[in-house]
Amino acid sequence: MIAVEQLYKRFGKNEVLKGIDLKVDQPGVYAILGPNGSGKTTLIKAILGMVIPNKGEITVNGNNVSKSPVYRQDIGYLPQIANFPANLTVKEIIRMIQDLRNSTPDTGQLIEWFGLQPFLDKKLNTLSGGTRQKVNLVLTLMFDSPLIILDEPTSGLDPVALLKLKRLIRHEREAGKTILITSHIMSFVEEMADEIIFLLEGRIHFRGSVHALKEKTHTHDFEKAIAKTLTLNDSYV
Ligand SMILES: Nc1ncnc2c1ncn2[C@@H]1O[C@H](COP(=O)(O)OP(=O)(O)OP(=O)(O)O)[C@@H](O)[C@H]1O
Repeated sequence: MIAVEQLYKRFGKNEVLKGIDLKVDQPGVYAILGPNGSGKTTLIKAILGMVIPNKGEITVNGNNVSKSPVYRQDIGYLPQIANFPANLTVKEIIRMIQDLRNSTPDTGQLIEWFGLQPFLDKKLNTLSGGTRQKVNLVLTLMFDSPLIILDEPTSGLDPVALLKLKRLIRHEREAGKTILITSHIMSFVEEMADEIIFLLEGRIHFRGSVHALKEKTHTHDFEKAIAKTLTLNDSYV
C-alpha cells in the first residue's frame, strides 16, 4: 500500500530524513515514533504529498505521489494542528469538506459516537480543544478511507473520548484498513500498535512489534524500552 524508497528531506541545513526505506503492505496499526523533531510529521506529509522530498520515491497503492494527487482520495488524514476557518459551524465544516471531496457520506453514527449533536450549530472557535479534536476525527474518518493517517489523534481528548477513539481504531483495523499513527502517549501506542516504526537521526532505527522492542531492549516496560532504544547504537530495522 505504501512504499517509501530512499527518502531524503532537508529544510535548509537541517537534514531531517536521511534515506528512509519503508514498506507497509499489510493492514494494521503502525505507530511512527521518535523524539521531538525526528521527522515523523515530515514523513507523513511526504506520503501525503504536502512535503516535497529532496530525493527518493513514494508510492501509495502503486501511484507515485509526485505525479498526481488522485491517490489522496483513498486517505483520511488528521493533521497535528488543523486550521479550518474558525467562524464556520461544525455542520458547515463537515459540508465544506464533503463538497471538496465531492462525496456526502452519512456522518450520523460518528457524530453520535463522539457526542457531537449539541455542537453541530456551534462555531469552531467557540469549541473546547477536545471537542474540536472530535470534530477533526469525524472529518478524517467520515469517508471510510482504506488508509488513515492520524497525527497525534489523542490530543486534548478526555478519558471517555480516548476510549471511544481506541474502539474506533480497532474497528477500522478489523475492517482491513491501514492506520498510521504518531503519538507521544506510550500507553496508547502500546495498546494499539501492531508495529512500531521508530525514527532516529533521520533513519528508521527500529521496526517491529511492541513485544519485539521489549525483547531487544530486555525490558517489560514499554516506556523504558523506548528510552533504551534511543541509546542503542545498532539499528534494528
Ligand atoms: N516547513 C518547515 N520549514 C523548516 N523546518 C521544518 C519545517 N517542517 C519541519 N521542519 C523541521 O524539521 C524537523 C522535523 O520536524 P517534524 O515536525 O517532522 O518532527 P516530529 O518528529 O513530527 O516532531 P514532534 O514530535 O515534535 O511533533 C524539525 O527540526 C522541524 O523544525
